[in-house]
Amino acid sequence: GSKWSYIGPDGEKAWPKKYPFCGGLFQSPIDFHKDILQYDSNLLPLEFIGYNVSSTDQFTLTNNGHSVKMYLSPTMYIRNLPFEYTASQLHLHWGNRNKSEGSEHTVSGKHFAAEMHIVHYNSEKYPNIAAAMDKADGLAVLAILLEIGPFNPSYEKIFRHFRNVKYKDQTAQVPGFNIRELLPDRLDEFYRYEGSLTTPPCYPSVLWTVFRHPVKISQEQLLALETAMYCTESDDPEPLEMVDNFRNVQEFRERLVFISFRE
Ligand SMILES: NS(=O)(=O)c1c(F)c(F)c(S(=O)(=O)CCO)c(N[C@H]2CCCc3ccccc32)c1F
Ligand SMILES: [Zn+2]
Repeated sequence: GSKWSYIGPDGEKAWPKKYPFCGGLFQSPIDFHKDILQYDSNLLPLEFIGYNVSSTDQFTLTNNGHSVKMYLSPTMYIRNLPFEYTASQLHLHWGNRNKSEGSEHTVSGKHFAAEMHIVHYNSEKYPNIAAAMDKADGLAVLAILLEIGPFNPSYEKIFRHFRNVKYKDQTAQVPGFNIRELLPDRLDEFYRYEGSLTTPPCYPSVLWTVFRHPVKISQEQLLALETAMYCTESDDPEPLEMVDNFRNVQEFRERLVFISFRE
């Protein structure tokens, strides 16, 4: 990615200088607290088509210097949104080994340990994500909150490759599996709001679906996520740990978050 980071002079306070949308409206992430939540009985659970990818197929996992991201298959898409949205990639946000509070969205001011995002683009209206990513109805991102619990064999299908993407621009091949296994059981309970990319260029182009129920991964899996990767290339004399790669919550005024569940 271009010159921005989560720490130091190119950190999030400086983003609007190079990326004006980052200082604009509809910014994500946000805190979910009761006086901005409104129950909406019309919110339908998402349908996941093509998420069960054969193990003879492969996903490319890569370290892009900001996050670890896995490209998904263009045969994967979601329905029950205003349009059909095709999967593009998934990536994660996390904290550090001394403070496992690296989720982007918070609930009543509380961070979760980490957060996974599955990025989709509106394939009914746009030919690819590059055309979609700066359009108001261009993207749909699913967010799964991660917390500590038992070892999670499904997440391990990705995490076991972290040692091969330690440095920026390294890649690894992940055998296909059912990406539905990475989602919580209750797909019918979620937060829904219109927001933005949480990284530059921060386009206000994202319809967010944040699942209410967190998914559990083990302490050891979380530590691997927090300690495996670097933002720098393998030959960089000053390696920078990839930690705390989450944006702080943004002001959310005169807007509502719609919830599919009653408190
Ligand atoms: N939190 S977030 O807003 O979901 C989010 C990230 F946090 C994140 F790091 C990325 S990135 O890894 O691409 C590095 C920075 O662009 C993305 N990429 C999206 C939007 C930007 C362009 C693009 C092009 C192809 C596929 C995905 C994307 C992102 F959407
Ligand atoms: Zn993200």
